[in-house]
Formats: sequence, structure tokens, C-alpha cells
Amino acid sequence: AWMDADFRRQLSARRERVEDAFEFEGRKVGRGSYGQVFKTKPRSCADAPAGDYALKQIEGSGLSMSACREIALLRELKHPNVISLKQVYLAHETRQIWLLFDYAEHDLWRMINFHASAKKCNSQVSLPPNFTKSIMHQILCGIHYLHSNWVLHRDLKPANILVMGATSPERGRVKIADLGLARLFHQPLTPLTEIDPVVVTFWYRAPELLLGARHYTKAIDLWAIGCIMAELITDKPLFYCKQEEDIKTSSPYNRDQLERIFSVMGFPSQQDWRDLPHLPKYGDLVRNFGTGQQYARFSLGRHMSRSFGMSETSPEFRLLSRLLAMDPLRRPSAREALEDRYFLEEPRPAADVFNGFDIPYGKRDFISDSSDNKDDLARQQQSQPVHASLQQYQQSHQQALLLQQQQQQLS
Ligand SMILES: Cc1ccc(-n2nc(C(C)(C)C)cc2NC(=O)NCCCNC(=O)OC(C)(C)C)cc1
Repeated sequence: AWMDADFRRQLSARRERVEDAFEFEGRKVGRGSYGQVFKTKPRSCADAPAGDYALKQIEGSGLSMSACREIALLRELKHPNVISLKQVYLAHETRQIWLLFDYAEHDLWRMINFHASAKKCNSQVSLPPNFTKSIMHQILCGIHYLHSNWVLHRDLKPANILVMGATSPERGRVKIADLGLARLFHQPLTPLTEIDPVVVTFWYRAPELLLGARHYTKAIDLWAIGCIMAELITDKPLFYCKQEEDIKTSSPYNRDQLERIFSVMGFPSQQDWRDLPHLPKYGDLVRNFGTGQQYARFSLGRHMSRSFGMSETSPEFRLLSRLLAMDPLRRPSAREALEDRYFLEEPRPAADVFNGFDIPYGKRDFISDSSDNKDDLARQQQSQPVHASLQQYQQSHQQALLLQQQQQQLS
């Protein structure tokens, strides 16, 4: 068709190029099947406010279905606890798509690993008493907003819960994101592992999904939030299950994962979950587990009190057991969870989850492009060796503690 050459010339002259506006050479912080992500700062000439940004270069060229979905979805959403899309850049020469987001220095996956390693080294890291409560409150606020806009997350897990760093005006604020596999299909029965070599974890998948439920629901997101709450409390994935390297099964049924859930929660009785027999994989369940008598003495209360000394009468435990109801119909909505007594009693949730405390976690590492083979990549993707950032933390804290003692001796 005849194109208005002059109009196109004007457009391409005026179009802001992403490489002119942002500095991102050698600042790659994320890479996956979805594309790659850089930590960038606007160049002085750019009109973007100062500060750090996450620049996502979408895999492939042209407006793929997943690029279209991510842009269409994110441009409609605006909530303090949901990652916000700032700008879209279409590079016409290469037909590449770049998305600009606020930059979050931390995420729950790295934060929990840090605490787990600190425990192993027997060095305590001081956190505010309302740390878990503040994070849970903001996750539920963000999910309540998404669910009320009929947006399901479908892949909630610690890596997708970002937290803004000390240099951000939103210090310590939770931002729900979806960094993972750019899913081509949204049906839960699609083998994700065929899209991306990185092994998918089933640790946060609701039991109904493992038993063949055909559609994602809001209750499936609430189950995952329950798993995240338990992990924030114990620094261990609640339903940790070793992963075979290449899970190529196309079936959603994962016997080992179900076994792990039952050995923590007990086996669901007819009273616990009336609709269980109607699930597609109920036959497999009976074949593999029979009547579940071997799990009779297990329960979440027993697990949390034995592994973590948590009282079954505490508001924290009561909310956790509501979120981890085996029957999806018995799980609270995000709003009902927000109204739970746990959030009404002292200490109240804080807007800055670090509550003004020093932030002990290291910054994200830059990924170099040299290593394309797997083990380098795996090592690269491990965050900065935790003990390194732990030492930094202790050193900085050591000076603070020494100063404090000197002052006390002087006074
Ligand atoms: C295909 C597709 C991929 C992701 C999303 N998506 N969905 C959501 C909701 C559900 C939370 C609103 C959010 C996204 N997308 C993103 O979160 N993209 C973030 C990309 C920025 N990456 C990023 O900040 O990465 C580091 C490593 C710096 C933390 C939608 C569609």
C-alpha cells in the first residue's frame, strides 16, 4: 500500500531510541526464555526521572503474543504493590520491543536464601518483628487488586515478589511481578518445561492443580501465598520436593509433590474436601495413596510446631492454615485474608517492610555474556555468594555496634 514516506520519515526522526535514552551496556541482571533484563539509568538527555530502571528486551522480534499480552495487561494496571510499566520502546530497525519498569533491587527468593545461609553460619541478622506481616500484607493488597481486575497471577513464588531497595523512594515496598517463563499457554496442563530449560518448581502449586484441575482460579493464587508465608517464617520451602532434572511428563499429576504435601498437611478426608473425588486424577491418587492412612497423624499444626515452635492458637498460624486449606472453596479471598485478625493486632504491618532497619542483602549481580554453557550460567544465576554480602553486613554492623558501645562507655 502507498505509505506516506514523509510521515514515516518524521516519525522515525522523532522516535526516541532506547539506546539514546538509557545506559545499559554490561548491566544485564536477568536472562531467560522471556528475554533479558538490564539495570539502567536514564542518560542526562532523557526525560525520564533520575533513578534506576529495569529495561526488559523481549525475546524475538515483532509483536509476539506474549509481548502483546504483557504490554496490554500492564498498561491497564496501576497499584503500589504491582510492578509498573513506565514506557514501551519499539525499535523499528530491529523490530525489537523494550519495556521499561521500576527497578527492584531485592526479591523474596534472594532474601530468604540470605536468611537461610545466615542461619547455617549461625550469624543472626536483625529484622523488624513485623517483617513477615508487612510483606504478607502488601502481597495480599497487590493480589486483591489483581483479582478484583480479574487478573490471576498463576505463578506466585518468592522470585516473583520483588522488594524496592534503599535508593528507591519506595524503599521496602513489595512489587508483585512475573519474571518467569513467558508462558505461551495459560492452561495448567501445558508442560512448562518444554518452553524453558530452567526446571519449573511445583512447590507452590495448589493440590487441585496437581490433581488435574483444568482452570486456574483465585484460590490457586491464595494457596501459593500460604506457601510463601510459611517460607518467610521458616526460611525453608514448605513443600520442598527434589526435582528430577528433566520433567518431561505432560501430566499435571506429580506424585512426589503430592506426597510432600500430604506428609506436611495430612491426607484430605471426605469431610475436608468434598469435591476431591470429582478431580480428573482422583483415580491416580487412590492408586498411589489408597485411603491415605499412612498420613493420619500429620497436620500443618504438628509440622509448624515441631519444625518451628509455632503455636497452633497464634493468629499467624490461623491465617496460614486458612490459606493452606486443601479444599480451594475453603480458602479465603484476598480481601478476607486482609481482614484476618493477624493484620489487626500489634505490631501492625509497615509500608517499608524493613521498617527503617539496615537492608542486609547484596545488590543484584551483573550477568556476563561469556558464559553460555549451563553450569557457568547456573553459578552466575546464584546470587552473590551470600557469605560475601553477610560479611559486608557484619562489618558495617560491627562498626555500628562498636560505636554504640563506645558511646555507652562515655555516657
Ligand atoms: C508474557 C507476560 C509476561 C509477564 C507478565 N506480567 N504479569 C505481571 C502481573 C501479573 C504481576 C501483573 C507482571 C508481568 N511482567 C513483569 O513483571 N515483567 C517484569 C520485567 C522486569 N524485570 C525485572 O524487573 O527483573 C529484575 C531481575 C530486575 C527483578 C505478563 C505477560
